[in-house]
Amino acid sequence: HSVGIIGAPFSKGQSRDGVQLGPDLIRAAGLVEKLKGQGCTVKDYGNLTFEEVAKDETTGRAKRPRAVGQANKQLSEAVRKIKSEGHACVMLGGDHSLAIGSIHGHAACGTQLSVVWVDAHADINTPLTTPTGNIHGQPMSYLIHELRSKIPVMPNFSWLKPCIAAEDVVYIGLRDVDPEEQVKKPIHLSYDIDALDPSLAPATGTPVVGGLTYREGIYITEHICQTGLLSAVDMVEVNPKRGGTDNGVRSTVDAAVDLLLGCFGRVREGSHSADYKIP
Ligand SMILES: N[C@@H](CCCCC(O)O)C(=O)O
Ligand SMILES: [Mn+2]
Ligand SMILES: [Mn+2]
Ligand SMILES: [Mn+2]
Repeated sequence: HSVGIIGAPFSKGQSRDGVQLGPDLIRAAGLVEKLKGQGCTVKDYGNLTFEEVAKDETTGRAKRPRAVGQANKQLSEAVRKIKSEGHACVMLGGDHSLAIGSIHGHAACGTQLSVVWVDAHADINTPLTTPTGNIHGQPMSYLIHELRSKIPVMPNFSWLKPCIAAEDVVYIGLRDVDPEEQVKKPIHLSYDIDALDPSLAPATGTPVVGGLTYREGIYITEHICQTGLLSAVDMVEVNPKRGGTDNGVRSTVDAAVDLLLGCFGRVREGSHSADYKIP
């Protein structure tokens, strides 16, 4: 696997401070070294920097639209570049509104994508239906053709055109991905850490009980890796200010790293080199 990493330290798709710290936490836990350790080549493109946006009043019910639109325009360009340079793209969030730019930039490569959305939430509210106004609960509504007429004109969103067909999205109920769901399109995996149970991944903005066990979370990444179709993955919503204790943060960040390693070939029996000789 050849992997390109882009960090998106962005939090304005929701209201809890801290999620912008996710990218560097995940790097500090050894993502690059561990990917290399399992045979990947890795290019780290660093973190995007996002300008502060003054006066960003709500549009419809969507909060902070200018900041979210601008950040995702930058992210889309960065992801498109990483894909054009031949890597599988790893986008480290930041909140889940970043899937807008990540998937848009991935789709700009020309191939029609399938999206595997692993999440405790559907993230498909529109700016007019959202109960909270937080755009991290809306990304899918901007991306699929079928909801185009439901999206009002939003400041800093004019660059965005829907790029996914609804039938190419699968929301995993986190148990298994059926064979017929293995559509022959490059896969964009959008992984929200809050899909995992809060007992394992408490450091996130919108925890919900009854989430995935570690094994279930990893199983999905192993299964998708085996398809050979994984072309880009988002790992979002790690928020160290929400984990309560230090080891809650540690557990969350380590799970995020392990999930990404599972996407790129780590197997449970250990990634030992095939030519190992018993001394
Ligand atoms: N459905 C809620 C909660 C969304 C949580 C977003 C997360 O999954 O990225 C909302 O729309 O605000
Ligand atoms: Mn989400
Ligand atoms: Mn979620
Ligand atoms: Mn979330």
